[in-house]
Amino acid sequence: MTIVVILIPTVGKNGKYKVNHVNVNLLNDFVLTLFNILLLKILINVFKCSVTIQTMIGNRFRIALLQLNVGADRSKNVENAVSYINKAKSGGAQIVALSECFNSPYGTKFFNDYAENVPDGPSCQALSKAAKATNLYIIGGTIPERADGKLYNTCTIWNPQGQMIAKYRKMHLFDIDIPGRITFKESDSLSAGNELVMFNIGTVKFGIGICYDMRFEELAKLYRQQQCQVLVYPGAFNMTTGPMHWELLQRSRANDNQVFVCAISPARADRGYIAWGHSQVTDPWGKVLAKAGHEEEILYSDINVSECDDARQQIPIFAQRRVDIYNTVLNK
Ligand SMILES: NC(=O)CCC(=O)C(=O)O
Repeated sequence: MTIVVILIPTVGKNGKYKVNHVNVNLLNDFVLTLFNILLLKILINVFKCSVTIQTMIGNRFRIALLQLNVGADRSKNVENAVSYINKAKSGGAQIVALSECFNSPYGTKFFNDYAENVPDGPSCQALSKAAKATNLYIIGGTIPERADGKLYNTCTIWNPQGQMIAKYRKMHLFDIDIPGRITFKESDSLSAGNELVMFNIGTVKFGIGICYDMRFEELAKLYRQQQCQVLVYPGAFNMTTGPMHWELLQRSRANDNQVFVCAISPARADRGYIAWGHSQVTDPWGKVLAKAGHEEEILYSDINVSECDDARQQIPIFAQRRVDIYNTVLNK
């Protein structure tokens, strides 16, 4: 592991040395790591420096999926999320991700009452503060967003400085009817988003979808074509479609596109819309790396995105597509 350390020592007001910025970049060289740890120890102990360490995300990082109980009280939901973000920090996470509707019950009759402005509403502001306090990246699940007289199901993404770096609005609304089992019509109250959203954390490129979006392989493929390595889907499947399709769809998107897929559910509730739970991380080979139960928990996963390169080189499906044939058939 190589640690690249950038130190700017200055003398503080109390006459002690102070190190303003230390950027620690983890690569692969064990000896240099030891050397740099020694250097930091000398600075701290001999010169009595105070040190701020900022971890850069490289090919490897730890993500924590927060599968949380969600009730009717928005403030309590948000407080619970913040307390779990702090726990995930203690668990070594560098990125945390929340579920769909982490601040409100999931249901068309609730969206209007719980809707907020993005990024000025109280839930967003709490995420901004939490990101800054913990020095973490937060993929902020979703909240009902109010904008231009419309409602959206919106995911916000926050950097460790507390700034919103991206915002995605659910593109495919969850309108289904399985008679006697589940009928749901998000479009009764929500409007659909129209944009793909990608962002970089360090060297890693992420793409965002929300729940029902994972059924649409076109969206995942567009993200893969734009070089994304990790797709994150805050979600809330239910007790009918969850057992049938939740794992299958994530493994399919991961395997088809040779990407990591992270999907975050709320914990299973005992009334109203009952979420399936089972937040999951799947690798670019389609293997499930980590899977939660259905109760409140933090699901950690250590991701190494160089596995995407391995899968893509060894099974090069994106270079082997017979678009010449597909296009000919389509154009007939
Ligand atoms: N919140 C959603 O979009 C639910 C999607 C779902 O359950 C499905 O089966 O798809």
